[in-house]
Amino acid sequence: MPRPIIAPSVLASDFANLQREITMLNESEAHWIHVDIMDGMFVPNISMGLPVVEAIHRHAAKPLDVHLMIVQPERYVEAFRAAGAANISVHVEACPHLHRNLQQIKALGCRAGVAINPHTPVQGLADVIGDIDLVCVMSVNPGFGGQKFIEHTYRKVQMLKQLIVDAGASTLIEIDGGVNLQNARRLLDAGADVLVAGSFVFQAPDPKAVIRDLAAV
Ligand SMILES: O=C(CO)[C@@H](O)[C@H](O)COP(=O)(O)O
Repeated sequence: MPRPIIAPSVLASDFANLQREITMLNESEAHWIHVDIMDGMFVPNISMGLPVVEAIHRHAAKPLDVHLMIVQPERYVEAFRAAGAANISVHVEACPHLHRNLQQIKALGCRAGVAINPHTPVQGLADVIGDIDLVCVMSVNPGFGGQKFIEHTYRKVQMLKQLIVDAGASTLIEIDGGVNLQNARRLLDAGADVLVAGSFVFQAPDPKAVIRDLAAV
């Protein structure tokens, strides 16, 4: 059984000690560093912008997995690439021209991701699944860390996995929101490849141990 990719979400980290938090992630068994960008429009919260992503990138020894929760993401994709993003995910709900947006991200040399909200059916991705490197399945409503995992996600991941297999695609499935050691194994069994975890990692007394446990699930 392949091991999951673990992507701790810095949204839950101590922003006043960001360099220390990134050093901890560098020393941990995390594979990617998940960075949440919120604009107060697509989601009812504002998180961080380009200068903070640049600062994280300066210290990070791991790829930055940037999740754009913003309207009209095509306006900023290039800037986030320049700031250090390795993966860029845009929300399907924010992209009337998703195919074009995916090509734009790939042309910059990034992994092209699509995030989908809990109410959005996976079937809407069928015609572009071969163009998507990563689907970020939101298992909470985007905008805030520390929310309760939505149980319907398991079924959704199974359906998405089937869609990927049927298309002969190699798209990774990432789960974002409320991930912990209680649901991780079931998510991987349903077809998940990447686990994003924010509060479960950063609120733990020993975040590195939690990351190690998630990687070993
Ligand atoms: O995108 C988001 C929230 O919108 C997530 O990446 C959260 O940051 C995950 O945090 P936890 O639910 O694990 O606390």
